[in-house]
Amino acid sequence: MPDVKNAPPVLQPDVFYPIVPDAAWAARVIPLGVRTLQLRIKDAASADVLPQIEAALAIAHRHGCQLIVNDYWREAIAAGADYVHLGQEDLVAADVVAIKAAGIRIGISTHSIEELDTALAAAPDYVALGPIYETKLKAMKWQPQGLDRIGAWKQRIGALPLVAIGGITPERADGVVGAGADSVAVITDFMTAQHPEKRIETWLAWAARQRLA
Ligand SMILES: Cc1ncc(COP(=O)(O)OP(=O)(O)O)c(N)n1
Ligand SMILES: Cc1nc(C(=O)O)sc1CCOP(=O)(O)O
Ligand SMILES: [Mg+2]
Repeated sequence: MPDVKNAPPVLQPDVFYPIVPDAAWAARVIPLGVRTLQLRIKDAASADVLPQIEAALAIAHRHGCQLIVNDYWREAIAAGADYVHLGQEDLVAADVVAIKAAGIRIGISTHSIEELDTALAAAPDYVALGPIYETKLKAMKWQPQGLDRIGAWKQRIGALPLVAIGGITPERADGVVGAGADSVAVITDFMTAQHPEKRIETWLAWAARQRLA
């Protein structure tokens, strides 16, 4: 188990930001030393959502990991999550004031300058840009953004943390951070690995090197 006793308070997503589909995956990867995790539940029975968030949050906080809840902002408030992640459509439907009043930080997806302006108007705690590379996870109307867009986003948002997502692998991650991203969010690379835990360990070693750089 990682030593979290002397860890400084974490105010932004870690440089390695894995995303998992359920609490069972959260229990599998958090104890390896993951410091920031998004729980991205899709296709769950609604009665199952809050218990999954609560279970993931308990594991996360036991291990000094911040939990970001995707989409389910009401349940995130009820459970006391660290962050909520909202896409542009989620943002329209969400009560941002209530999320912030609950002390929960907010991350927002962006894919175009117009979406970035919309996101910034909500005063988020981080902005995500994607897909940087082609993603196999879901069909997207957006073409891969490429590395240059990362620099353009970072110039525009300044000190606000920038999370890059979409098709990111350990081989590509140095380039993504070098272009200006503060964090890389990852799903397919480790979820489809033959040994997901080993792949997470590869990512954690990369993250440790980033923190020293
Ligand atoms: C870090 C991060 N970036 C983007 C997304 C995608 O959010 P959204 O567009 O709302 O799509 P869903 O993930 O809800 O299908 C994300 N979840 N995390
Ligand atoms: C869930 C998601 N949202 C994206 C966006 O651009 O908003 S890309 C994406 C999937 C990214 O994961 P992978 O590492 O599997 O390619
Ligand atoms: Mg969403």
